Parts: sequence; structure tokens; C-alpha cells
Amino acid sequence: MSNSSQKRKIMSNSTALISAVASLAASAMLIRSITREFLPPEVLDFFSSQIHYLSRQFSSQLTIIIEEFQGVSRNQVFDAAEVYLGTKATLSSLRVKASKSEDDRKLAFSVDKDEEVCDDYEGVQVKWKLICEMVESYGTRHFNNMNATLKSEVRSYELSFHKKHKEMIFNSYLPYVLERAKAIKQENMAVRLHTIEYDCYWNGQGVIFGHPMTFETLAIDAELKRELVSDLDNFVKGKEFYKRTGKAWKRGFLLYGPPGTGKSSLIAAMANYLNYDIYDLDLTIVHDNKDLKNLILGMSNRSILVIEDIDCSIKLQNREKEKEVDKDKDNKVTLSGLLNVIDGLWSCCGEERIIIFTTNHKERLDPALLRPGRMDMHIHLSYCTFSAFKQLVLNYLGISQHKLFEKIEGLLREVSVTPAEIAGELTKSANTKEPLQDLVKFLHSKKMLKGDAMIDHNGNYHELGGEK
Ligand SMILES: Nc1ncnc2c1ncn2[C@@H]1O[C@H](COP(=O)(O)OP(=O)(O)OP(=O)(O)O)[C@@H](O)[C@H]1O
Ligand SMILES: [Mg+2]
Repeated sequence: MSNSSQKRKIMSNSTALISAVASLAASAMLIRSITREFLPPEVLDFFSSQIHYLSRQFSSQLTIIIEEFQGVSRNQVFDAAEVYLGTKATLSSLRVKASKSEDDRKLAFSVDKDEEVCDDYEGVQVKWKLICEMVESYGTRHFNNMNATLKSEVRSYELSFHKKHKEMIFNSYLPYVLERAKAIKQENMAVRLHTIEYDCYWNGQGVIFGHPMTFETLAIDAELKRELVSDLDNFVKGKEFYKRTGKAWKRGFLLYGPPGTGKSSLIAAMANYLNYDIYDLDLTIVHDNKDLKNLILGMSNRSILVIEDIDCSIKLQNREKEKEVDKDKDNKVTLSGLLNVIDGLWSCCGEERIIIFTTNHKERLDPALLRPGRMDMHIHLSYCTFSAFKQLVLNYLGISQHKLFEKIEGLLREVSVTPAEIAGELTKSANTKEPLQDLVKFLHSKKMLKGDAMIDHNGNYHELGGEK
């Protein structure tokens, strides 16, 4: 007999055997119910365990039971499966549960009891099923003079797959489910804003950060926006890179520019993009370096530490002058304390952290703060460019083309106007007939003011620069 026909024969024999065992198992239920009345329970149990043993021997499937609790503590694999399967359930289940709490950004779905969810992991098919059983709890409780037995629901997931994928499921699929669940949970959590309370503590859980700014609506130079988004993407994906290079997984940004150019707006867009919490550190109310350290230690990972107006929030003296500052009891957070936080403490505790300083006066900052390597990116936010203007007009008026655009482009090259001013003007004139005409008038008037003027001895007004 040829090799292939031998193989075929073995295959058909084993298929026949498996189907025989399967039908035996199916009939076992029937037999059990019929014979229950005639046979003693011990005999029944013997038969049923033998059938169970046989079907196990020939079954190609393996089932892992994942219970909700391990003793009194929750089983993290169960919790992860619940979150992970929520994203799969909508595809393959007939019944799914939907929920949303105040802290969630979007709807969350989960598997309903007895529902099966199929998943495909690198070509391997697995099946999940949520099993819920009501069990009697210990003891009884007295309700309205009646003794009621307490019942509680015991939940578990059954994960079934072909035996040959056992290694892969344990070593790769389940860790993947844990990792994905963590990411899904974080994605779904609303960004929170933490501020300082009692000088040296963050305010509990913080408050929900409702700032709607995103990179889509932020009006900054288009090229800068692309660069920033790609920098953030690389940062988030950089776990391996930072590990390999021995660098701490953190990134520092210095945002500088005149008031109203979008520094705070950019921070909001970054937080919303990354879905990181913001820790707003007001250095003027932190007592000393020790409190500063504690605050930093009290932050969570995947967060942004923001120190606004770094030049004036504290007198960050040159280090030579620091001894004098140390004597000053009212102002004890020193520049070196802050630098230690950035370079030392910041580097060794926590991961996936971003630190942002903002200032209107970069030139007033101590060179130690500006030295290469301390802040990874220095971002200049300046007066409104035409590209930023187009974004603002789209945001406020919903238009992307207009005959006045060319004129405005020319005016923006001559007039220093902040995005905040443009935003203000567009808000004012949004409901008027010709909002852009009003804006042109506004830009003209700014241009006039820009020019130096003098009043002669006859009281006449003369413009020296600007438009005549
Ligand atoms: N680049 C921008 N894109 C969109 N809106 C902006 C931008 N810049 C400013 N605005 C508008 O102006 C308002 C003030 O801007 P923002 O607070 O971001 O400025 P800032 O640079 O942080 O100013 P300051 O230096 O005074 O803190 C914002 O709420 C927003 O409405
Ligand atoms: Mg600001």
C-alpha cells in the first residue's frame, strides 16, 4: 500500500473513531436521563466518568477556565478578557452588553452570559464563552422574617482552542490579551486634570479635562503640526527604543512665544491626542524641593507634567545665586531642585511621561534649562501665519476658500496678530454678513497702529511707519 493511501486510511479510521466517541458522548446525556430511574447513582457516575475520559482522550480541543476571582482578589486575566472581548463581541456575538460611565470617553461593550465569541490570533482560531452560575453562598440572611438563602453569581470564561496551539496560547495570546486590554482601558478613559491641593498633594483623582482642542482644530503651521504628531507617535511606540538605548522613557518640550499664540491650546491637543492625564504644577505654591519631589512621585505614568510660565512662576536663579535663594524662606524651590526632578528623579521613576514648560520670554530662562538634551524639543509658537489662519477660519466659519484670502494672506505677512486675536474677531463677527471683511478691517487697523506716530506742535497726528 502506498504511503498516501496508508495515511488516508489512518485518517478515515481516526475520524470514524472520533465521531463515534462524540456520538457516544452525546448519547451519554440521553442514556443518563433514561437510565437515571433504573440504575443506582454509583453505576451511573462510573459510566459517565468513563465516557468523559474517552472523549477527553480523543478530543482535539483544550479549554482553559478563567475564573473571576482567585480567592478574594480579582483575577486579572478575567478582567482583561472582559475588556478585550468587548471589542470582539460586537463582531461575532448575537447579544452584547453596552455601558458607559462618566469617566469613559466612549461606549464599552461586553459579552453576555453563554455567548460565544470567536477570535483569530495569527491564524489560530479560539473560542471564548462566558459562563455564569448561580451558587448558594454560605449562611442565610433574615429578610422580612423569612430565612432567605443567599445566591451569588460565579462567572468564568472558557477559552477553547486546538491542543496543538497550547504553547502559543499560553506564551503569546494570553499576554497579548492582557496588553491589549490595558491599552483599550487607557484609550477609553477620559483625560483628567490634576492640580495641587494643600501645597504638596495632587487633588485626589483630579477632574475631567474637558478642553476640546485637538490637532485637527489647532491652528499652527501645518509642517510643525505634522512634525509634532509624528514625534508623539514615535514616543508612544518607543518602549523598545528607550529600553534598548537605556534612556528613560520621557520627553521634554519647551513651548515659547507671545501670549495668545496657542501654547496652552497645544498642551490640550497633546493630552487629548495621547489620552494622557495632565498634572498642572504651579511652582509658586510648592514650598520646597522636598514637596516638589513628592508631587512628582505622586504622578501616574502616561501623563504630562505642565509648568506654565516657567520664567515668572518662580525666581529660578542662576545656580551661582542659589545659595542666596536658599536663605529666602518664601521661595525654596530652586533651579537645581527642578533640574534634579527633570534629570534625576524624573528619569528613574515612571515611564511614558512628558514634561512641558511654557514661557513668553525664552530669553529670560536660565541657560541650564535650555542646554541641549534637557528639553527635547523647543517649539516656537508665534503670530498667525496664513496656514494657521485657514485652520481658524475653518473652525469658526466652516469655510476653506474665499475671495478675501489673498488679501488676508498679504496682511498677515505685515501684521503681527495672534491666533487668539483672530479667534476673538471671528467669534465676534461669525453671525455678521461679511465676517472676513470685518477681519480685513481689523487687520488694517492693526497695521495702522503698528506704524510709529507723532503729534506735531499743532496737535496734528502723523504716521511714520504703517499704512498711510
Ligand atoms: N494656535 C491656536 N489654534 C487655535 N486656537 C488658538 C490658538 N492660539 C490661540 N487660540 C485661541 O486663543 C485662546 C488663547 O490661547 P492659548 O491660551 O492657547 O494661548 P497661550 O499661548 O497659552 O497664551 P499665554 O501665553 O497667555 O498663556 C485659546 O483658547 C484659543 O481659543
Ligand atoms: Mg497659556
